[in-house]
Amino acid sequence: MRYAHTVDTVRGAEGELMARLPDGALMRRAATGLARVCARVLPRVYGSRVVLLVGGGDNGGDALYAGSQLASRGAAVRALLVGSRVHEGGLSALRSAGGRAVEVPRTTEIPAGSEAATEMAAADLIVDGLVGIGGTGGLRGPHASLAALAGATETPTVAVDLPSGIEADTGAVEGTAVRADVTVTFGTHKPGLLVSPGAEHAGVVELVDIGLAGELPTARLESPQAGDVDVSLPRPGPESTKYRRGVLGMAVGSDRYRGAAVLAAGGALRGGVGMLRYAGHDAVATEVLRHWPEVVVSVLDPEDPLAGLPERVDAWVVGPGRGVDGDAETELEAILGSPLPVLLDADAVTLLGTRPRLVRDREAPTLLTPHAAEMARLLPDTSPREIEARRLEYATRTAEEYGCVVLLKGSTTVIAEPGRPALADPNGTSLLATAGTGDVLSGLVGSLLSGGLAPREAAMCGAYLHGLAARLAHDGGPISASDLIGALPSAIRALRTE
Ligand SMILES: NC(=O)C1=CN([C@@H]2O[C@H](COP(=O)(O)OP(=O)(O)OC[C@H]3O[C@@H](n4cnc5c(N)ncnc54)[C@H](OP(=O)(O)O)[C@@H]3O)[C@@H](O)[C@H]2O)[C@@H](O)CC1
Ligand SMILES: Nc1ncnc2c1ncn2[C@@H]1O[C@H](COP(=O)(O)OP(=O)(O)O)[C@@H](O)[C@H]1O
Ligand SMILES: [K+]
Repeated sequence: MRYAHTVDTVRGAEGELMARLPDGALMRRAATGLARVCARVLPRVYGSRVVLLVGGGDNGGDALYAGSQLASRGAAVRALLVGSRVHEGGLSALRSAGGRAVEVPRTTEIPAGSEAATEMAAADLIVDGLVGIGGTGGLRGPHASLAALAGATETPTVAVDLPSGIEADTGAVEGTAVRADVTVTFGTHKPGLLVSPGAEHAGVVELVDIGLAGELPTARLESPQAGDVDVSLPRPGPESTKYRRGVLGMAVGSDRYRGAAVLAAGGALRGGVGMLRYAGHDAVATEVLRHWPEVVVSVLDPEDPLAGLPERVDAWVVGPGRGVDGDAETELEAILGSPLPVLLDADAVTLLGTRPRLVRDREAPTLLTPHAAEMARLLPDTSPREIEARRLEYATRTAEEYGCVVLLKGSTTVIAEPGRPALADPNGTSLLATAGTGDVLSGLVGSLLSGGLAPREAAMCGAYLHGLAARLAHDGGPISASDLIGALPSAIRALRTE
């Protein structure tokens, strides 16, 4: 697991630790770790040209001290100072090691042909020490201008603690932000490094241990790794039967949207369900059987939507392609009336927006898997764009308002449960941005729910395997939702070698 803590928590832990250490010890540890990574990014340190972007706080101080270490190993280091002040200790260390510093004019626009821009383009490495966890709001003035100019070069960029311009606690990006190839973060990850859009600016994230771990409380956010998924995933043992492995009920698809049913069924079957009981009208049920003869089908009577719903199941998946008419609503209400774990996706989420009490009053485990537009239907006065800009915040808010687990789909899949650290899936890939992949996810996560995983863990494992399957199915060209189903067994196998 990767753990991420908020700025307030980091500051608190830092205070405790600093009280026991000599002055400047933490910054020395941070700068040494930073310099080590910079030296690895450079083809060789001696003779290379390094440009430091230096803001007025300790983030700039880290850059200056790391720069001084590179300078003493023979790099030509140039610091561009943009703050209204500068970390004096860092600056004198850089100068003593032979590095040079120039004040950048504090004008808002630094022109493309300026000396600073030319230096950045000609450098072997840019080190972004403009702002770290002390940043507030979008980048201002010359900071924004330097970040944009750095982004216009091909020069490899290492961000100090976090790319300047991303909000540490949320991953939100207002205006210009640095795009790093590598981010060297100190003590613990920051949520903004793991959640898009911030995560897309961070590149490869390297954690430098500065001794903070012992002071840190529970994380705000966790990001699972292959081993976490591997130990959670239910697997058959000698005493397994199809019933003990878990029976999943599925109220998905309709005569109009048959593909949703076929795809969700595929996700469940390749996710390792013991038995899949599918319920639907004749035409869609026939289609499911044609693709997957192993499914046990209940054909529903259009005149009496509840009569044929299977009873002996361990969990339910409801919603994708099911419709939002009166029958769909009656069915959703009946399924939510059971004491079983239920996953609501797509149309079921839309219906919930008009009947929030169906979940708010429910005691049994409930998991919602909306994309941003569906989530916006659950939160009046919120737009999909706002949700995409602050995924962690909105997933958490929805989980709290509905009293259940929420998996928010999209560029970074975020999972939230009241009272528990949120989860950010590390495997997201835009290969998944194609119709039907969400249907596969609902079946896959449903199979894990029926296998006995709690909703948060089922969502975590499902999202991880979903992204991994997309990567494994990808051989250079596009993939479709059906390819994803085929790659799920390889993804499960790959967990042990990842
Ligand atoms: N915590 C730890 O454990 C450790 C922390 N360490 C390091 O300390 C860093 C935190 O340092 P910090 O507190 O000095 O703040 P920092 O990020 O440099 O930013 C403040 C400066 O930025 C400016 N500024 C702010 N917003 C801005 C904007 N939007 N646009 C433009 N400017 C903006 C602000 O200017 P002002 O608002 O004052 O004019 C001020 O000058 C942390 O990230 C890590 O690198 C390690 O050394 C050791 C362990
Ligand atoms: N840009 C993206 N990056 C990563 N994953 C994405 C992206 N866009 C979509 N996805 C993933 O693809 C799936 C799409 O689900 P959904 O929108 O419900 O599609 P559908 O309803 O067509 O099945 C989700 O798992 C989502 O997280
Ligand atoms: K930075």
